[in-house]
Amino acid sequence: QRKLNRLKQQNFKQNGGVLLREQLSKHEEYGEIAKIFTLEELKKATNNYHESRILGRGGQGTVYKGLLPDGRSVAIKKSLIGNQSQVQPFINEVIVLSQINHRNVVKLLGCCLETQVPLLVYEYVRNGTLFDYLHNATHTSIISWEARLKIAIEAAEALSYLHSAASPPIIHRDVKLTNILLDENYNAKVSDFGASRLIPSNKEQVTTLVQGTLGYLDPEYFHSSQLTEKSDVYSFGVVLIELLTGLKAVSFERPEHERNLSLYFVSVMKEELLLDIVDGRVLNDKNIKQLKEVATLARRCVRLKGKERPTMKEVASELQGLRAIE
Ligand SMILES: Nc1ncnc2c1ncn2[C@@H]1O[C@H](COP(=O)(O)OP(=O)(O)OP(=O)(O)O)[C@@H](O)[C@H]1O
Repeated sequence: QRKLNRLKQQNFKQNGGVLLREQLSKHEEYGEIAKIFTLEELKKATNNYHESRILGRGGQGTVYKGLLPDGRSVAIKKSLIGNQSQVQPFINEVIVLSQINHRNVVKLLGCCLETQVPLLVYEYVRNGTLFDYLHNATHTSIISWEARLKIAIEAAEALSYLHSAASPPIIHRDVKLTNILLDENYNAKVSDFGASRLIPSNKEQVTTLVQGTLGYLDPEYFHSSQLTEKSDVYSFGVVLIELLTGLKAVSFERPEHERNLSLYFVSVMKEELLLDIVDGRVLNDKNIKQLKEVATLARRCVRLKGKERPTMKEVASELQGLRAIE
């Protein structure tokens, strides 16, 4: 028992627990601080990480459903990587997220540092990912255009909030359908800030290792490694294109020139053949104007030059404005 306790303490220190505690206490005045969970609490909550509790697996680890003693459901993220070089990004994620409070951003409740690999505890979001909702839908339950537009507006507002309302600004870096979750009322909640970094307030751009997902990655960022908010705008443009077309961002089942959805979309727009590519299951006389406007907006989001793309704030308000037209 004593040995076990010593191991927990050692893990806690190695995982940056002291640093985190220090950082959290600095922010205490703002309220709503992340909680540091014990190993015991999370073991109990997940029935010892029982296989039946697995919600999904991502590139960085496994996500379990947990039940806290107070009756709240949580999602517990167990990272794959447990080496020292990952400690800083992990602590970053905790500090970044614990200060964020927005109805369309998944809330980080806390973390556990007593395991070799740190665990993150998020609010549980009931209805899965937008990817499953859009692409794995059965033919009887296709998401309507209105629902797609609503989700797009909410995700855009979340990103706009991260870019402009938070100080210093936060770049998500991995905007994609599997990182947009849906709650019990199908409200969008943006998740997974594993790759996010705070932008130093005195600098406009940050040079970092290129991270992101195939099909969503901003080509300008890919070539220059200069990360700005406009990289999120590019990825969000790809999300809009998926909502418009019902097609996946990348698919090797499509012919070569159609594999990358954003490139395919741009060539279709150029030839003014938009109606060939929009999702025929949702298109009708009433929404055709809205769909066309969203397509034009998406086109601007995926411009090669970041400077020519709109800001997330502009995207959010343009989408809002579009909702009014019929
Ligand atoms: N807060 C949550 N509530 C409910 N389910 C969640 C929550 N967070 C994640 N999940 C589920 O766990 C899965 C894995 O999530 P995770 O963020 O680790 O990976 P990903 O986004 O699919 O991929 P990547 O790690 O490459 O970003 C998600 O696809 C989702 O189904």
